[in-house]
Amino acid sequence: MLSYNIKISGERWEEDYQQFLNRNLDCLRRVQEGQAKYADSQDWLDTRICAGKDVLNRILDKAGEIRENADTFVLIGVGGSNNAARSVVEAIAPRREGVDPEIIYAGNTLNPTQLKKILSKLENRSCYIECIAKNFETLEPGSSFRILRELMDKKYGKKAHERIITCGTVGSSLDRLSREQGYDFFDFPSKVGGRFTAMTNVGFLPMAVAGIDIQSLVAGAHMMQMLLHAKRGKDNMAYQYACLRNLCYQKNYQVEMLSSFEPRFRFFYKWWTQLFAESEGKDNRGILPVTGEFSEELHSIGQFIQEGMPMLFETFLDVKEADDSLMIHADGLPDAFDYLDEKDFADINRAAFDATVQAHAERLPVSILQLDRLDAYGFGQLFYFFQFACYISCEMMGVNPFNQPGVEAYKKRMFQILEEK
Ligand SMILES: O=P(O)(O)OC[C@H]1O[C@](O)(CO)[C@@H](O)[C@@H]1O
Repeated sequence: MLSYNIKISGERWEEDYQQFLNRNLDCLRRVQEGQAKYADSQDWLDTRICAGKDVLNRILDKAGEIRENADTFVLIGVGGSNNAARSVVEAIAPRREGVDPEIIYAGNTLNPTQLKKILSKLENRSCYIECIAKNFETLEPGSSFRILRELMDKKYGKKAHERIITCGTVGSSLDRLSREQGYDFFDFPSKVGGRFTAMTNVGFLPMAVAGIDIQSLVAGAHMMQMLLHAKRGKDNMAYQYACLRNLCYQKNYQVEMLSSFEPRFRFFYKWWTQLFAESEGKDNRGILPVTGEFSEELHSIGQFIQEGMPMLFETFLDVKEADDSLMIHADGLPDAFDYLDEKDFADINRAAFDATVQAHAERLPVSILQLDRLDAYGFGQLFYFFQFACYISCEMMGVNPFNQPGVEAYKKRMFQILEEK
């Protein structure tokens, strides 16, 4: 099971942290109970609402059809509409040749070179596409869906609609378009905002098509839900994480770095960044989320962490069980790396992790979130843990976790520019 450990040194820190834990239990209670003022955004709190048997069965049926008929699946979506699925698929999809379809991502860029690459890749592929967009007003998925519909029409003619799937809010223009064109439509839960949709129809289909065990993912999330709702005191680990973040923030550490020695978390980082940036970054408040892909970035950002402006605190994402092994054999040559003879990369990576935690903890507040294994069950736990902790953290900070009014500023100007042209 996921565990959480804090490494803060000095009596003052320890005392302040304990006081913080004692003082903010009200925030935990409000999140556990759910709040009437956020009634239209909280359905994700109970995995049984959006990830029940009926939801999963329909997804598994559709994924079975796609896996049988296609070698490629295009996920058209941006932000909350693709981050969760992408983070799991890119980390743990089995990718068996001739068995698991490849997942390709569109709808997350306006760059013509990138989009042309996707179109040319699809030329000789047998594909299905899915457009996921809450209200179907976002430019990136809207524009990508147009060019991909055109491609599907060219490839499959009158049968194109059989290979086009959509996921949007019931009653949205995407729903209407789908009914008119005969696309298979999945509902984007109306009471869940994009970045909280990992455990819903939004995340499930691409994951299941890629061969991810979505039932295990939901089981992991559900276990975490049970745990975080049952623990009503200072031993609740999502509460501990939220308290440490806000204590650091009060002490002027305004940047949180999520770091790991597991490069397969690369796209999970994008999911985590969106969750915290859009939830907390408002009303001139918020902790800036940044990420560290170690050991590589110890050779860049590592210098700043150790000796730069003390503005960062760090959360390590660790995986207990290494799922691979690679030995370095002695070759007798004088390369001055004899100390690596007959060592396993898994152990070397672990040594680098231990050394980095020690070195960084001497200078900044550090905590470690540890998963047993990198699998679907683990990802389910992580999604629920961070969503729940983010909600508590926003309560402590006094901001609304479920809106993102700032994102509209560039959108309005962009629509104006595009309409004028
Ligand atoms: O699913 P939609 O409506 O296309 O939204 C995509 C993303 O765009 C945003 O509204 C802002 O970038 C995110 O909050 C959201 O996840």
